[in-house]
Amino acid sequence: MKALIVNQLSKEYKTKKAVDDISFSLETGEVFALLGRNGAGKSTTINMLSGILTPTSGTIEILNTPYRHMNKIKQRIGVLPDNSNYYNEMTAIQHMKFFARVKGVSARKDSLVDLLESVGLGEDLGRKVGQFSLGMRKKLGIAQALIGSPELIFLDEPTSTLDVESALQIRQLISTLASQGITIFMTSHNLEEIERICDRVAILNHGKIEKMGTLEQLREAHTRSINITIKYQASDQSQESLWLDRLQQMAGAVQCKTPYVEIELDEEEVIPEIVQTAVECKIRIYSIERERVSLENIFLDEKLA
Ligand SMILES: Nc1ncnc2c1ncn2[C@@H]1O[C@H](COP(=O)(O)OP(=O)(O)OP(=O)(O)O)[C@@H](O)[C@H]1O
Repeated sequence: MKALIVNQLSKEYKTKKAVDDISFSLETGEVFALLGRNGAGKSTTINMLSGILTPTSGTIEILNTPYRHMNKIKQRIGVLPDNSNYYNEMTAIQHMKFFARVKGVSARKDSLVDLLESVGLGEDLGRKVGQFSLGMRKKLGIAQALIGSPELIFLDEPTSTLDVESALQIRQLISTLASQGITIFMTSHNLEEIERICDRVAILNHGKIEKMGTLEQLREAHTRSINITIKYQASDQSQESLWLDRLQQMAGAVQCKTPYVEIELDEEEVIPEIVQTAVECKIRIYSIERERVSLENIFLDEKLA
């Protein structure tokens, strides 16, 4: 079942088309990340989806409900608020109670305490939000987004400003939520984080979706050749030369850096043949490693420059 369907969505500010005709959908329980350079249109998109900004054109359907009836489903979605939307005089727990009321959900105090504990604020329940660091505010915002057990959660940069340990805790929390069938739509600049926790990614560039798919799909589309590195040992030099000659005939490029040989191939079907020739030339193979295209490689693709 689709948790979110976006069709031809655009947002024009006075002088700027920030989001330009984007379409995509999210399956229930999916963790989907939008990434892009500064100013690509990520926050504008997430703000339209979460009801903070009105689109200029296009349609949004959330949890089978058209955007214009968003009020009916506001209790079923969670939104990480902008850093400025906090009441400094309230304590963390008062803040949670207040937003539970605003959202119209009846949340027991212990469930709100559990949420604050789940984001690592268990020891700060009674502290005023005004005394919170940026990272603590972010955690409070994530706890706030989780009030009322929402089915779909929008998280704009959930781990920016968090220390390494806290970021890890939030990533684990996101993965746990997804395993419970909760759908997550997030933005992030942290490519490693996206690789670790997201099922699908869309790359936004000047308001348009440039690429979209699972990491595997993006890697496949990006890969033009297959690069492998073999660690080997030859029984003698003449056998080694013979084997390297045979590799030259099979591969696009071969670079020998004994005890490693780097080989560029057009198709992976050649790999078993390489192993076969190694056996024939009495070459002992210790490892074969295939270069993995990172999301960073894909993101920095020259087409996006
Ligand atoms: N209220 C506004 N009025 C006019 N232009 C705006 C407004 N808000 C954003 N923009 C412009 O729209 C474009 C997209 O901005 P947006 O904040 O969505 O980008 P972003 O991808 O979230 O960037 P970042 O990674 O820096 O947070 C930018 O060029 C920005 O200057």
